Amino acid sequence: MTTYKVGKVLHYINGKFVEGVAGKSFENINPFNNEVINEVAEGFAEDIDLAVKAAKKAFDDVPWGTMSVDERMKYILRIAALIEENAEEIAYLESLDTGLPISQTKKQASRAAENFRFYAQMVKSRMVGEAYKVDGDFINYTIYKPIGVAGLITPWNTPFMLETWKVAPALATGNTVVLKPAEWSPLTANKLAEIIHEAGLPEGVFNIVHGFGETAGASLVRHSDVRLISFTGETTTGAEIIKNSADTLKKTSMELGGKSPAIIFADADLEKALDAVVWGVFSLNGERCTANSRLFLEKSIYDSFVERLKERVQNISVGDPLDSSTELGPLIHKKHWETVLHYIEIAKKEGAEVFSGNVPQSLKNGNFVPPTLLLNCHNGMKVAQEEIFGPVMAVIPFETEEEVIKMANDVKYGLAAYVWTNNLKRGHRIVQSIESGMAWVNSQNVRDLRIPFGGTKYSGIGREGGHYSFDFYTEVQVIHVAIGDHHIPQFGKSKKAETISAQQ
Ligand SMILES: NC(=O)C1=CN([C@@H]2O[C@H](COP(=O)(O)OP(=O)(O)OC[C@H]3O[C@@H](n4cnc5c(N)ncnc54)[C@H](O)[C@@H]3O)[C@@H](O)[C@H]2O)C=CC1
Ligand SMILES: O=C(O)/C=C/C=C(\O)C(=O)O
Repeated sequence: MTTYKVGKVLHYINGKFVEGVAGKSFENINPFNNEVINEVAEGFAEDIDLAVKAAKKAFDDVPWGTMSVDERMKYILRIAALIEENAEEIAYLESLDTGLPISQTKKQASRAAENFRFYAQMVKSRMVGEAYKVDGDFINYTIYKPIGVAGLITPWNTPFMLETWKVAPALATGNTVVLKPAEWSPLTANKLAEIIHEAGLPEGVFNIVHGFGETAGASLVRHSDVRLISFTGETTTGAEIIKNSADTLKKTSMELGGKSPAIIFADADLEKALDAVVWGVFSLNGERCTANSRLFLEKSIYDSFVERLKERVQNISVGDPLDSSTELGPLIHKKHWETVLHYIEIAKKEGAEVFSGNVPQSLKNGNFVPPTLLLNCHNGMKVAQEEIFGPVMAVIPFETEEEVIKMANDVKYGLAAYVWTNNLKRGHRIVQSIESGMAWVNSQNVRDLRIPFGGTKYSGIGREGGHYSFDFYTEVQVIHVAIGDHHIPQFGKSKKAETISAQQ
């Protein structure tokens, strides 16, 4: 395999790669062996202020938001092409940085290019408004305008794809951007800055400040010249961001955590259901917001299905994320690894039967958690209620449709849901009763970028994707134009007014 050189990661501000004002940096750790990969410039309020100033100046002075859509889309499509050209390197850096298996990061790199292509097309077809003619007197129409400086804050779990999922629509609609990527996964964000630099975007249109959430992230949220925040991450962080953005009345979009149910009925295509739920919780190392981390099995198939699950779990190939045959790599960071292992201990104390796959002894220096089933759980257990965000699935038997709907909804999250049954009426009935932003019938999480993505309850506020992102990243302006001889109220022309003026 080709390896790529990794140097110090710097901020990208006003078209230049720069050190932080305070001159501080932090270490970026390889989850495979816990060795230092490189140093990363650490940003604080002063660096955020420089980046926001650059973005504001670019928004005000550079024809980015006002250039013709065709011309702006040339840049967006150039970024997509450069992502495709650099896909190998992006996948390598992402796997090195996050521990995600390279076969999966390659797919994430393609999806990132698709994000730019999709929004180039979306903006071209959506940069239109409504128009109404009112009784021959008026034409009232709407136009969509970029909002200004967009603050984008992203997590570490599939960083490059999720960054581009925000950067592409923000830039395509004509905003300028300050991105604060997750501190545990800075490498591909830096590669995105290199690509955007090479694509020749005007200085200040796109900026990155690296650093921690409580400092760099919070300063971006509080900055008065940032007009919107799009955030993906933990529910508690989302709540904090909403509070901190209130004083400056920012528009916010929140893509948060999940504890999504997969429900399998005895009449389903069990072979496909098995493939889907194993993939759904163990791909992306289980660090997937839409993971089916709660599996509800109809009682009559519980034992036989669990046997099949155990077989699969034992066969999952755990290994070096840079090896193309690896299916499950190490978790992002030692701290997160400890959290996930702690949940497995809690499951034991709560009375679940813990069944785990294998991690080769040679991998002992990495943050490996074996693929794990928590069997015979009930929905009230902590491990069935809280987001573990690792390769761990709670398995729960059910007897009736009513019972399983109640359990599926008895959780604070509402991101995704998956239902498996060959009775389509029942499939529709159940997914429509489930409190989730997204639901799939007889399928794993297959995406359609035209469709809204996001959650309800503690899983988020708002939707991204399709025209939902277009609406979020734009401001609609209504323009009323008089075209006829309409009546205007005659203020100050009353009799009393005439008398007073005569007396004077
Ligand atoms: N619904 C969705 O679309 C998705 C949700 N997620 C969720 O993300 C979480 C995992 O990601 P993490 O990186 O651990 O989330 P996190 O909330 O810890 O961090 C996300 C980002 O927020 C920043 N941040 C932290 N505190 C901040 C503050 N006070 N002000 C501003 N920024 C702050 C961090 O530096 C990072 O860049 C999981 O809960 C997962 O479910 C992940 C992917 C998709
Ligand atoms: O498909 C998307 O737009 C987002 C997907 C995100 C995940 O599945 C994740 O990060 O867990």
